[in-house]
Amino acid sequence: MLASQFNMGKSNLIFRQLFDKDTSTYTYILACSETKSAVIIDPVLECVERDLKLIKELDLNLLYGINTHVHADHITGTGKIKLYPTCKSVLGSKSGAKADMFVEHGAKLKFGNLTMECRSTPGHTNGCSTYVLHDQRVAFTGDALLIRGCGRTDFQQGAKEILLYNSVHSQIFSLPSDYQLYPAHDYKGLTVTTVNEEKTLNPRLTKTLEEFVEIMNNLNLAYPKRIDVSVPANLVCGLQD
Ligand SMILES: N[C@@H](CCC(=O)N[C@@H](CSS)C(=O)NCC(=O)O)C(=O)O
Ligand SMILES: [Fe+2]
Repeated sequence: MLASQFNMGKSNLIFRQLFDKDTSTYTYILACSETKSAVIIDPVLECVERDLKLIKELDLNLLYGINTHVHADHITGTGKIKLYPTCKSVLGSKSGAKADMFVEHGAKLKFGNLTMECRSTPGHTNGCSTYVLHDQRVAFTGDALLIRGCGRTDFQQGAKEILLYNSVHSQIFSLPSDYQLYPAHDYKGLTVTTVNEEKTLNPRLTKTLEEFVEIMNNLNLAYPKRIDVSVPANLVCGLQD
């Protein structure tokens, strides 16, 4: 990823997109190039050594280990990463899980000269959050919005499809159309999209709410293979006794 892809070379964002092929999970390392203050988004337990090695090589100072939500398919790496001095784990305030810090809708997380806005985007889970860097015109959507898809809505009771549809339309599709969007997973080898692409091409979220509900109720996805170990572990930040 070239820095010039963010704000045409004016960016002071160091950006790395990392992939765990076992769970098709993207982890992101973001840092301020001026101060070296950094965050990691959605680390995977099995990849923590790789991530920490890169953080060390780039001479970054890790401040936050952020989970976009309580993941169902893998154990988060934040429990292990927060043993790194200075790093606090972060979760959306409605997650119902443990973390060092909880962020509300509208909260701003600062690292060095960079600011990231937290937007609450529930529906896939109650605590799902999307993180937006306006200066760099980029957002990290977790599982709320996937490239040409979205997170499943069958993990919890109730009309979660309506919640997810409204979250995406009000909090992600309302961003300027050129903003780049990075999801927490991709199952087809894609890496990035834009607000405009998803507003015009997303096969689920371009539909009416009624059609969306129908689509989501007929996905017939198998439950994630590791859900029974992942959710209990992630409720305690990936740290188990
Ligand atoms: N096969 C995978 C799990 C696949 C899955 O359910 N992915 C989730 C995101 S991880 S909680 C999802 O929301 N998918 C939506 C979709 O349309 O694919 C496994 O066994 O781990
Ligand atoms: Fe998820």
